Amino acid sequence: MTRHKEITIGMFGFGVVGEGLYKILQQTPSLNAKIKKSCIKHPGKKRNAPEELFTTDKDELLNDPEINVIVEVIDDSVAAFDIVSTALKNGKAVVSASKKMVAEHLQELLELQKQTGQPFLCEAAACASIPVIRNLEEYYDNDLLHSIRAIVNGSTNFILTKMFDDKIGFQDALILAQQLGFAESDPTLDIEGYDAVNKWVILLNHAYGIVETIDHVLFSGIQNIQLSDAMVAKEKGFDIKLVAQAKTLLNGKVAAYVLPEFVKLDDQLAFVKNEFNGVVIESGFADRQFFYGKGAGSLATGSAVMSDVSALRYGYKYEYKKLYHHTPRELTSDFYVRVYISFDDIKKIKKDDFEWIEEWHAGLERSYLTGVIHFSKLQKDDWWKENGVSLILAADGIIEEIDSRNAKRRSLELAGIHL
Ligand SMILES: NC(=O)C1=CN([C@@H]2O[C@H](COP(=O)(O)OP(=O)(O)OC[C@H]3O[C@@H](n4cnc5c(N)ncnc54)[C@H](OP(=O)(O)O)[C@@H]3O)[C@@H](O)[C@H]2O)C=CC1
Ligand SMILES: N[C@@H](CC=O)C(=O)O
Repeated sequence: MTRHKEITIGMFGFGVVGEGLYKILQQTPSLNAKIKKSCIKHPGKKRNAPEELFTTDKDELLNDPEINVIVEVIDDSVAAFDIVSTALKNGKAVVSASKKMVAEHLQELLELQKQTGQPFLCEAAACASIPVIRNLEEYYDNDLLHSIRAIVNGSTNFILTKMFDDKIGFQDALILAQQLGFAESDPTLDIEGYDAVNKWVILLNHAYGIVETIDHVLFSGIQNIQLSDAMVAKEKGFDIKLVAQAKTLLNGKVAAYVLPEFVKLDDQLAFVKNEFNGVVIESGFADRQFFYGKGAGSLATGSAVMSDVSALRYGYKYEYKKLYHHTPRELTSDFYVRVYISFDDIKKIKKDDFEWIEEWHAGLERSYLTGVIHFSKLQKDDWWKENGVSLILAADGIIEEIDSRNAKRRSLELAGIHL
């Protein structure tokens, strides 16, 4: 697109995000962008916009030569990829908020952008209002990125805040998150960590040039966290957050996962409450930077979509510098993690997986232990995801190397128990 080109938008979806963008564009006439048509799924729904704006015929948008930008903000990743790929092939620039679609089709989207030369922007797909993708693309364009730690899912952060700070039950907190437009149409995507790992796959690409599917990034959600875990956290001076992490190890490979984590109270991420997201980036010379903002919601997400639309006026597109102009990083599972595990039944715990146990607490209803485990064992086995078992990563949980000869001996000495 040429500089300051007038923008005519065909928008797919008029839900939480679509309506947010519609309202924002009404209040920003200087952008010189108008929505010509919006394609929706259910024509009978009452909407806060004139009826003539809407259609259910996708081709009315995709084949309209006047429409030069397709905004895709629907909640169906299969239909979304069909829309986005057709739009790019039809010579239209695309802005999308659909992280599930992007994570499921990352490789194909990269190829489509190469083939068509059209821009595909998706800032809203990761951390909504926080401009993290463009910062990773533009600012950290060298090999000095040490780590990114982030809270990337607003709904789970909202639920944890409501449960542990405001003493509201899990189900009530989830209903609130749904009513406020934070949760996915299928909220298990939020609760079980799928939404967070979809976003992490996108950010790993922009941060490190890694092109992976969620099958290769270990993750879990907050579904198994117990009130008793929060009490242990409090006693020890921690908060519990669902944290996505990527860290460059000494061998140059990247350790990446999404797991609940004990976060120190003076950690920037402990400050992130409710539907807010936060990203802590550590890089050479710049040291530590913290990005903070709303990670979900109508106007917050709409504002990121608007920013992408606005960037198109200046011909902006992602260069994928880490992938195409540097040597992309590789993921590794060859490191150890220190974990806390609480459980209702000792039989669910695979004792042989641990290098050593550091702490053990037996309770009437639940017990817990902390110990060190090789990361690949968490990838291979699912016992720690079972109902009744809650795994939470320790603060600073990554351990690059251990002296394995001593580990097993220490295990016996320190545990003082027979699992
Ligand atoms: N909500 C949030 O805070 C954020 C959401 N996102 C992402 O943005 C996208 C939209 O989310 P959100 O607005 O919350 O979802 P909603 O459920 O509020 O809205 C979804 C919209 O998609 C429309 N739709 C579904 N399938 C089709 C289709 N095949 N063709 C045309 N329209 C279709 C629906 O139509 P109809 O109205 O007729 O039912 C509806 O308008 C999702 O991918 C979500 O993950 C990203 C960041 C934040
Ligand atoms: N369901 C998502 C919405 C934004 O991406 C979340 O809760 O973060």
